[in-house]
Amino acid sequence: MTDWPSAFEAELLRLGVQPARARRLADDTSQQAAETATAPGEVFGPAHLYARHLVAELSAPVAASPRTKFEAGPVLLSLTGVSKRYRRQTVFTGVDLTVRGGEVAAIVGANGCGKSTLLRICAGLTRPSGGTVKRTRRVGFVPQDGGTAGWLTAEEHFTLFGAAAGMVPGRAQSTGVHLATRLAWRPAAQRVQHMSGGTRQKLNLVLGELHAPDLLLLDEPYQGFDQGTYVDFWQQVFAWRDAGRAVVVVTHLLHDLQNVDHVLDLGER
Ligand SMILES: Nc1ncnc2c1ncn2[C@@H]1O[C@H](COP(=O)(O)OP(=O)(O)OP(=O)(O)O)[C@@H](O)[C@H]1O
Repeated sequence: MTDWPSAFEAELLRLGVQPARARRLADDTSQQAAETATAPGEVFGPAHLYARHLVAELSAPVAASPRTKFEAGPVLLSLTGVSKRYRRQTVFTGVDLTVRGGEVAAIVGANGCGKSTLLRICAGLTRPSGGTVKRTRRVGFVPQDGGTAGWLTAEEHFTLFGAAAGMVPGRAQSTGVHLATRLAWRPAAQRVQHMSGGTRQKLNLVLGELHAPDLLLLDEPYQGFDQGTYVDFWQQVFAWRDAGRAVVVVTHLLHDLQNVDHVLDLGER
């Protein structure tokens, strides 16, 4: 008899999910079940039905919350004629982007066109080869992966990252736990190395937001999320936007784009 994760992955493949993504969803789903010490079938139901449910949810557009009396805020990020070269390789040239408070921008394009590089330039972590970058001082950056230490728990990360932003441990921890609940996550006393990919990404998101930045830079932050959290993620983005923050998201999911104010397609350049 086929085990649950294999049956789940096979059904995802049959439904047209890309192999790497199907494998990641199967691994994360198994790990989420393992975290509750319960068989996947008991948590998620029959593998083929859960796969169909997940594919339907992931391909359904997430409704943007309607905006009332929207007025864009101050410019929080501005790129003018930005270019990047690595030795002889030109990754991109002439990139312009302006994002104001209360706006969401998406950076899209094929693999390797420079989306993560551009986001790191926005964050000030990578130096551009040319052009001008202006940004607000309070920036939150959520990398695609990494950024956390495997041997520490979520709460230890809250304390550490909070201290770097001048927060006392108690406030950093209560803020971290509060932000986690918005992503339907209750941090346990578990080290990062034992967390599923989706839970690790939730931790990364909370850490990026811990110090209440004005500008949030998110590099495909929902890889490994289940469909419920995916929806929560976009609701969170709209909540940030409606609170006057600026959000820049690197994404591969085309149906996200109807919800954003600016789309920067690096592949089209
Ligand atoms: N530190 C580096 N040194 C040299 N080349 C690099 C470096 N970082 C990225 N590159 C190259 O720059 C190009 C753009 O990489 P980047 O990761 O920004 O693309 P991406 O669009 O985010 O890719 P993906 O969609 O796969 O995440 C790639 O060809 C990559 O190999």
